[in-house]
Amino acid sequence: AGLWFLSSRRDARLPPGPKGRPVLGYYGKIPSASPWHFFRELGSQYGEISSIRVLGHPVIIFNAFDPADALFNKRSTRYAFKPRRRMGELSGLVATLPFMDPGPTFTHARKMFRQELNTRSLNPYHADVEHAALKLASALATNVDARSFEQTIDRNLGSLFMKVSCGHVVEGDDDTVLRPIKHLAEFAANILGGSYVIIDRLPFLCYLPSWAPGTTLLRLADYWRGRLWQIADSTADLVRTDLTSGSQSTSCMGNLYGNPRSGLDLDAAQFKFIAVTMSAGGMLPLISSSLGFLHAMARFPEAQKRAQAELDRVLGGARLPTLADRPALPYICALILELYRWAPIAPLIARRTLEDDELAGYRIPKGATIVANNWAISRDPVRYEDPQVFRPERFLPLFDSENNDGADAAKRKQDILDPRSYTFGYGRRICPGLDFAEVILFANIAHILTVFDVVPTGDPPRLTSDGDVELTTVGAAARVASLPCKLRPRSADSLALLVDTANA
Ligand code: HEM
Repeated sequence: AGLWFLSSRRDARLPPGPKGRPVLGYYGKIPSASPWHFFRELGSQYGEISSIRVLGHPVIIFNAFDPADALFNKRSTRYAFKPRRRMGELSGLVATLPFMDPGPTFTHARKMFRQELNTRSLNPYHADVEHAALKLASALATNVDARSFEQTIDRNLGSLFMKVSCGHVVEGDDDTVLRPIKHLAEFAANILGGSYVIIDRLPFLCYLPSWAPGTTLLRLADYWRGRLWQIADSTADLVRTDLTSGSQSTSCMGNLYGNPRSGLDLDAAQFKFIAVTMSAGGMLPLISSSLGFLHAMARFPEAQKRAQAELDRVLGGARLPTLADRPALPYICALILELYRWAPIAPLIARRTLEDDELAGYRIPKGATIVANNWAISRDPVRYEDPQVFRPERFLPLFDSENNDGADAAKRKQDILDPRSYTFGYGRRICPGLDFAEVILFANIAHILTVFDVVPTGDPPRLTSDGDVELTTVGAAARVASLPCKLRPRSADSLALLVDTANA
């Protein structure tokens, strides 16, 4: 007992957790594949708020929604800083929203983003979104092989994003603006996903002269710093071209430029960087969701059948769906929420604190990294019965317009944890593209299920040892690790309906 000073008394009130090795702690011990499983395991041993140390640095882990909500949402000003990413700083990407620290530029950029991408301001783009969904279904009809799904979806989303953000019509795969933007988005996603974390752990690497060994990453950062500005310039040029072409098209960036309240002109660096982020920021998560949808449909045919029955009832086989059909298609809306839950795109969401804080009697020390384990939240068996099963029915009460009255209905809704409260992140950093994501997913999913059946190929799906869907990360976004499915037109009539609508 006399040796108390050897046990770290300073940390007496840190959340509980394993001690780890001296000095190194859990450095190198957090698995790079599916780290959310490792974190959840800690939760099951030490409780929903736990902690570990990595090279002396405290990492606090929330394996339940309530603590994440208590800090990241309810104290959102304090928890708006993301962990530092030196590669983002070296490459200049800190000028873009996902890498920015809070401050006036951040607040302004977020405001502009939300102003252009909220539910109401998206109305003028519904026709673009529906047109893209029709093109996606047509492209899938000519190539029903799962191996090309990703490329087909990627191409389709690329065109839609360029049109809505900058009014630019993409002509082909070699589009001189879209292609570099996509590469940039991949690089950014890799940074956010931790690919270059070595220079965060060993910051002296940033200060090596460029001829020194081990500076490949610095040269990469230099390369991207130059490219970032070129891409930003050419994106702003697209908006300029669209605005001066006399075309009637509307675009988010065109609106921002035309709106004196935005305080932005085409030459402002901030304008260019908002344009870049808006054009590419949401592609990877939407690709992930789309692949997750196809996987889920093949493995959970009851959900697919029920969704198709709803579509048939509303559309009568006579037309393809539109975004105006949303209120009449509650099962499709619930299916999208279940998709957010079942294959969470950001299984882990991290913050860093700049001041000491406290939660539930535990100390949250200044400088700590705090991780919300969204994957564990999505698998909480108390909130979600049979969490491994894809079951849209669990969210149907949220869209139940008939039984909307009374305390019972309100209570039923309140008891359901809507995955939008965590899938898109938290507080001041919550995804500003969430409404846009939702209309795109609705249009695409409704089109695909009207025209096609998603059927299993017979290849075994990749599952975890306890039978859950296996996720893998591409950049910062997680996605299903396998795609054991293919598409089959539901009938000659459904295919004819697609062809006729596309040719109309
Ligand atoms: C299903 C689709 C999507 C999902 C699941 C998703 C999810 C997320 C998540 C988890 C974050 C981090 C939030 C946090 O740290 O708390 C984020 C940030 C962001 N997302 Fe999305 N996103 C999606 C689509 C989009 C779209 C369509 C756009 C743009 C049009 C977009 C633009 C952004 C931007 C700019 C940020 C950075 C915000 C900031 O750091 O302040 N996302 N998204």
